[in-house]
Amino acid sequence: MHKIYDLITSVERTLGILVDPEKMGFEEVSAFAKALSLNSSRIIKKFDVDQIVLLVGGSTMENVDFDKWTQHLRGSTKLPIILFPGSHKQVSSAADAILYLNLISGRNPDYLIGEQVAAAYKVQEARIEVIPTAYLLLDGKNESAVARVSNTTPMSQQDIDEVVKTALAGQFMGNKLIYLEAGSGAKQPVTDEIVKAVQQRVNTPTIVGGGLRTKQAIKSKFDAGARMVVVGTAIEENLSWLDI
Ligand SMILES: CC(C)=CCC/C(C)=C/CC/C(C)=C/CC/C(C)=C/COP(=O)(O)OP(=O)(O)O
Ligand SMILES: O=P(O)(O)OC[C@@H](O)CO
Ligand SMILES: [Mg+2]
Repeated sequence: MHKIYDLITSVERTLGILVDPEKMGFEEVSAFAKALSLNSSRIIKKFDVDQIVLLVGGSTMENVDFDKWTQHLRGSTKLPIILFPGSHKQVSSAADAILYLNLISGRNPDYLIGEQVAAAYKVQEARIEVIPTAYLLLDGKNESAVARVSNTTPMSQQDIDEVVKTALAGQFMGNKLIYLEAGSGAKQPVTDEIVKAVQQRVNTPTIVGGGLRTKQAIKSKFDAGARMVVVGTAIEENLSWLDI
């Protein structure tokens, strides 16, 4: 079962729209997803991408029935839904796939193997596609929720070799995607230089996210070689950012 992975790798530019159940109520997400579906060709044109997908997740997930929320989203759109879990609790059979994240920029065993073990049965029983993903948290120049929750130190964006070596190790360990993350709301997104340097050595498709707020910023990550670019905060703050 590689449907979603094939979908991502079959085109050059996928825009990932991150929706966080903690930040959108049932009503809101339903209206948002319907508007997205209706306007998807316009969004694709506007951002000059080949397709859009939805990512669902958050660093924290308090007071939300994650499964119910994801089912609700499923009922409102036919767009692909990919889980982007902050913990083993963020699993739902209503999604199409899950990024099975390994936080390899950090040295916290809970996020290298603990969460993955805790989620294993649940993911298998959900019968969704599993996409092993190396997750690298880079310094976005403000303390990110991921750094706080995972209790790990982001990698410096100055030490390009260390980032490239880590991404390459992620590939050799069998990961099918590399996610370069500057953190939600980053002041300094992942630089084009890092994306290019990773691209030169690593032939695993790369996702880039964190702090991207303009069409131009998104384009520059694709031009640097990203296969998917993820936007969350810009849309959360202003739902009309997408022009829908
Ligand atoms: C394999 C499974 C089921 C879980 C893996 C769990 C791991 C290793 C997670 C990596 C570390 C982590 C906490 C990632 C969070 C990823 C995520 C959903 C980010 C989006 O949330 P943000 O937008 O950064 O934060 P806020 O929710 O605070 O806005
Ligand atoms: O919220 P933003 O800054 O768009 O970041 C998206 C995502 O990469 C965070 O995990
Ligand atoms: Mg966020």
